[in-house]
Amino acid sequence: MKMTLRWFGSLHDTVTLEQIRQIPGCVGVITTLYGSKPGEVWSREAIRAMKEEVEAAGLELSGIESVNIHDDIKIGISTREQYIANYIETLENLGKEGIDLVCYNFMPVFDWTRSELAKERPDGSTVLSYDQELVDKIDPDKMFEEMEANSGGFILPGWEPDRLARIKELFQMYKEVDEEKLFQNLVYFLKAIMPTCEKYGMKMAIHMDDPAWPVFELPRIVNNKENIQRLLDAVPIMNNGLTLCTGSLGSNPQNDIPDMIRSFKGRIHFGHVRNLIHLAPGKFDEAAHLSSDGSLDMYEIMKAFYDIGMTGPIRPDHGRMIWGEKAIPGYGLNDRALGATYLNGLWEAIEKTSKK
Ligand SMILES: O=C(O)[C@@H](O)[C@@H](O)[C@H](O)[C@H](O)CO
Ligand SMILES: [Fe+2]
Repeated sequence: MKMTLRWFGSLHDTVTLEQIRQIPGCVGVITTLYGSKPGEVWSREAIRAMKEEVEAAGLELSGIESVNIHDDIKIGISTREQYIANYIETLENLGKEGIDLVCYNFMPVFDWTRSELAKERPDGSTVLSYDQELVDKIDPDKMFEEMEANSGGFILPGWEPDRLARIKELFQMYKEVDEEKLFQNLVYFLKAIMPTCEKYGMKMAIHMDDPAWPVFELPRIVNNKENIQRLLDAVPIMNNGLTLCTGSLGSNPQNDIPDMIRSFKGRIHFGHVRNLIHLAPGKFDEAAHLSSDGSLDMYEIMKAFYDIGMTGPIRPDHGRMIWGEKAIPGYGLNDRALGATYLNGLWEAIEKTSKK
């Protein structure tokens, strides 16, 4: 396991590489070419500049989160061919620059969804939260505005303003796309890119749907053990792998996360570890990483990662906003640093007791 932190680049992030390097045991960052649009080709020069900046700060560029997928690929219309060709070119350029991990998601229209971005907890910290009843009251067309209004002026990852322009049109286009069609479109995409991935040793790591059920009647297909296993079996090579996100899977209490980690051994290339509290069906608050602060057992989760011989990057996922920090919701320095330290502590204890 390699402990890493997500970083949004010096233009967008309040957190600096220098700060990240001072988190004990944090060896790298997971980043992206922020500002690039889904479907664009990433140039080698831009990739190299991003990598050099990270390395100059004494860190490793451990992977990309995300190279976003153009909606035409998810919808499966003929224009997908050009976007797939562009994606392949980006993968080649990343591979040539020595990057071998790409996180992505296959959620229609929206990336992760929350009803509140700064819900106050009893200790005064604020967290992201989800309440299906509140989301049901939101007009999907207005969802971008809702999120933007609550983001404290920051651009939210996955909620870049340019997606907004096509929202009405997109909802219309997804009318024809049910779960099966979305799944087939994902398999089509993966089969097309796999030869390039094999050539460069590129590990594709799909992020789980968040939350793990359909939102605004849009289909969701990466949300439980059965669906994920089906995806791994449909393209049964190592390069078709997962970003195992405990907070996304954990939104549904039916998901047994340690069991899933063990079952997907060999195919988990990247781990997102965070905790949440189940309040009612379809309702949860994000929490501190500490097991006792939420509903997930972080010891069992880290133990499962240890038992499968996880060598890839793990990062603390969304943190709470604490100590007056102002940052991208979920991505402040303070609580993610506490999270990294706690997860490193669990790992050390698991490692030492396992060797006895
Ligand atoms: O923190 C997360 O993991 C999520 O907030 C996503 O934005 C995630 O980065 C994407 O779904 C991956 O493509
Ligand atoms: Fe995640």
